[in-house]
Amino acid sequence: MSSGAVWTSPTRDAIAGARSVVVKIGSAALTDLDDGLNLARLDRLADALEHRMRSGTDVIVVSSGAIGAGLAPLRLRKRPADLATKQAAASVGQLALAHAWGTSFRRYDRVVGQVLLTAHDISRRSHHANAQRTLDRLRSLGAVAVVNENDAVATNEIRFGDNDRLAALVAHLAGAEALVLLSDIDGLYDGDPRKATAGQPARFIPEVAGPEDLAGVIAGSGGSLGTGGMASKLASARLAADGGVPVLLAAAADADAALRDASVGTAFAPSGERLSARRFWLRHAAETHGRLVLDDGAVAAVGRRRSLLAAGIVAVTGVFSAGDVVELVDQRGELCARGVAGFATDEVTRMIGRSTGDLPADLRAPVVHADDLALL
Ligand SMILES: Nc1ncnc2c1ncn2[C@@H]1O[C@H](COP(=O)(O)OP(=O)(O)O)[C@@H](O)[C@H]1O
Ligand SMILES: N[C@@H](CCC(=O)OP(=O)(O)O)C(=O)O
Repeated sequence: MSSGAVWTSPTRDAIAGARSVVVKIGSAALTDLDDGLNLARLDRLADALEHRMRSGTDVIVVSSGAIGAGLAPLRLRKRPADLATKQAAASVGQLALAHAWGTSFRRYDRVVGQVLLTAHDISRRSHHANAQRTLDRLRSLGAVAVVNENDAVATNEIRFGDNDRLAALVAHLAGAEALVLLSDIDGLYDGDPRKATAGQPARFIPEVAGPEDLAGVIAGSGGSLGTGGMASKLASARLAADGGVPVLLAAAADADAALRDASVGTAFAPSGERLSARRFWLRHAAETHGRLVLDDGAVAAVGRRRSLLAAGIVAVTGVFSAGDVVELVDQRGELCARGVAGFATDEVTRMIGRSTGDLPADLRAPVVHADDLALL
């Protein structure tokens, strides 16, 4: 078991030294089924967050708990399964949640800004830039952003899914140097500790350097208030780590140590290169409008991060305008990249297979410029 252990590693050093951190706090850490929002726990979390901010780190909070906080006031006895009741609970609970964060940080004279995001706000470039600007300005004004999904208007089809994923997306959006996920469990185990027995105790995993460390791990569901359970935390950690952001998964009760020196919990090492917020958006968040089918030469060129020229395109599907995001696939339909189209569907259709020199002057440019490509 992990209890009491103090861990060190280069990943933990990176998290401890990060100048900007996104801290996600799960429902399980903030709310109780019967009593709703736990204000004492929220105060202890605000203490740890304020401490980290005073040491010079920019902090963005992604706070779950709206649905959990709305149950008791509406006299609901368990987390609802249907969308309408969840939305109603979230609209009641979000008000209480934002008020509680505001009241708690006021003890430090710290102002709180509430940022409620929908999946559309991340999937469209213009909206994405809006959210980025708001977060950035709150930071420069010394206020702490408290982010949540806008559950009252999110539908089953159009939503982030869970706040672990939202937090990884926000970490990239804000250019954060670390992501800290705080839950009711002190880190990752090889199986759900709630299901462990004395004969078969769950084994704590302090460090995840790559997929090999996850072999045999069973990521189970969450508690009665959580949404995604451990599976969504692992997916979030992978999303962040693949884009170069180290992740710490720890218990909210250990927030102090997690935010001070990252000496508790499970640390996930960054595996990929740090992507710009734009490339990350292209790769993971962008809504696509069409497909370009490439010949083998074009697939290889794009793989070397060269611009996509019309000569290498064999077919086009979908309807898009210049500036929309399109998928680039090979002739077997395998996805190889996403990119911003330089031309609209009808123009690309006229350009297919033609070398740049043969095209009319107004079409003599790459169909997708190398700067607008994200390899998958
Ligand atoms: N392999 C595992 N390691 C650790 N916890 C696990 C594992 N599988 C399932 N869990 C459960 O996941 C829960 C945390 O997920 P969840 O309830 O969704 O939290 P949150 O509300 O913080 O998002 C823990 O309480 C734990 O019982
Ligand atoms: N947006 C929802 C929480 C969604 C969610 O992912 O919850 P959790 O698994 O507790 O982080 C709410 O505020 O209730």
